[in-house]
This record gives sequence, C-alpha cells and structure tokens, in this order.
Amino acid sequence: MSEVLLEARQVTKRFGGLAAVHEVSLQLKRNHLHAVIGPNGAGKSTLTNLLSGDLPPTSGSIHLAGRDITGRKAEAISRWGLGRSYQKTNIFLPFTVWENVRLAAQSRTPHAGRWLTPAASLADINERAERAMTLAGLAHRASLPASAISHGEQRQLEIAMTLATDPQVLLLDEPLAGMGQAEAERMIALLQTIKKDHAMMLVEHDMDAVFTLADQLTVMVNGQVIASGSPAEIRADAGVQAAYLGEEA
Ligand SMILES: Nc1ncnc2c1ncn2[C@@H]1O[C@H](COP(=O)(O)OP(=O)(O)OP(=O)(O)O)[C@@H](O)[C@H]1O
Repeated sequence: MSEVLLEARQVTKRFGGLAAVHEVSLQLKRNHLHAVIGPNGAGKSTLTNLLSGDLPPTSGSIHLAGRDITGRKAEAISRWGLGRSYQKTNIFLPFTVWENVRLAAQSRTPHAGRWLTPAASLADINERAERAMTLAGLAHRASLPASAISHGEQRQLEIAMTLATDPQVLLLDEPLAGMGQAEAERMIALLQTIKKDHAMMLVEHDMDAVFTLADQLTVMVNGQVIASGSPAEIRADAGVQAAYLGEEA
C-alpha cells in the first residue's frame, strides 16, 4: 500500500444556499496520480481551493501527512509540503525563467525577506531552484525572459515554480489547458516523471491525458462524487457515461 499523504474526509463547502462541494472524501498517495474530473461547475476548483487552504471548508476535515490542516492558511499548508499550480499564471513575465524559479524557491525559506541571508541557505535555495528547473525540462531556457518562451513552456515553468517549494503533495489545475498536441505530450511525460516522488491531484479536461496519467479517478457532478475508482472502473461506469464521459467523447 502506498503512503497516504493527503486525506479529505467528508469535506463540504457552501456558498450561501449552494453546496459547491458536498461531503467529498478522497486520498492522495505517494507515487499516485488522482484525477478529479467532471463538467463545468462540478466543484473541482472549489475542492482544490479547500485542499490548498485557499478556502476554509464549511465542514469536514483535511489531513496532510497525518497533520490536521483543516481551516489552516494556505501559506502554512504550503510550508508543510503542499504545492499547487494555479490556472491563472503566477509567472513574472519580464523576469527570466531562472529568476522565476529562484523566487519561488526563496518564498519557501523562512525569513525570506531578511536582508541578511546566510550563505548556506542561499546555496540551498539555488540548489532547490536548479533541481526544479531541470526536472521541469527548462534548464536550456534558464536565461530567457519568461515572456519569450512558448505557452507550453510557461505551463512547465508554473510546475517548476511549484516544485521549487519542495512539496510532497502537488495539486495541478488544468496544466494542459491551451496546449497543442506536442506540448501536451511533453507535459504528460513531465507529470509522469514527477509522479514518481509525489502524491498528485490533477484537475484536467483533456480526457486522453487523464486516462493516460491517472491511477485513480474521482468524478464530480454538482458538488458530489458520483464515482471513484481505477480508470477501467470509471470507463465502464454507466452513471459516469451518462453524466459526463458520454457527452465528452
Ligand atoms: N466564490 C464563490 N461564490 C459563490 N459561488 C461559487 C464561488 N466559487 C464557485 N462557486 C460556484 O460553485 C460551483 C462550483 O464551481 P467550481 O469553479 O468549483 O467548478 P469547477 O468544477 O471547477 O468548474 P470548471 O471546470 O468550469 O472550472 C459553481 O456553481 C460556481 O458557480
């Protein structure tokens, strides 16, 4: 059995009368990719926001590596090992690829804003940034401004910036959005590599990518989980076919 790094138990988020996420439970395990799929408005982004601490749940609990993180701030949850990439990019376009990754690595270091930073921690920041940039396949783009690289490479840069914070758990929100075929294939290969060391949750509309990458899928409709299981189980699920996959295919 793989180690469970993140667990949501019966998590609910209400916006007024609307349960955007209703009693959702899921586990993210090391070396596993758990895809969350569902039609627009199903609650996928809200669920991601609950797990990352960007939104507090109305009820239920969330545990990261055994620690109860329910209602804790995103910044603290990030320090405890959860990394998240955003649909809307956090990249500073005028800065180089290296500067972007290095800033992300620095943001994770305690007292990052201090004017006096010991040399040892600077070396540590640089090493973390270098590792993340190389893993994301961007070492050859290090000195280019982020504005000068392709859309697909900018999405890789977001992943590199997330990796630079040294997370154990990664939440990825539509990393393939807007990509052409070749870029998508490169991103899928990258995610497969990253999966070896991390627990991952992927929210993605590209079903080919989802079924290639996922070890487990959870299907949400109207805030509720209608099915959860292996790719084969989800493909064969008549309820999922009717509610979602049928209309996507
Ligand atoms: N801050 C908010 N206030 C009120 N309602 C919200 C808020 N955020 C999301 N919702 C509503 O919650 C429901 C779930 O939205 P959410 O964005 O989580 O869905 P989604 O599955 O991520 O959709 P998409 O695939 O389009 O990104 C929708 O009905 C949405 O309008």
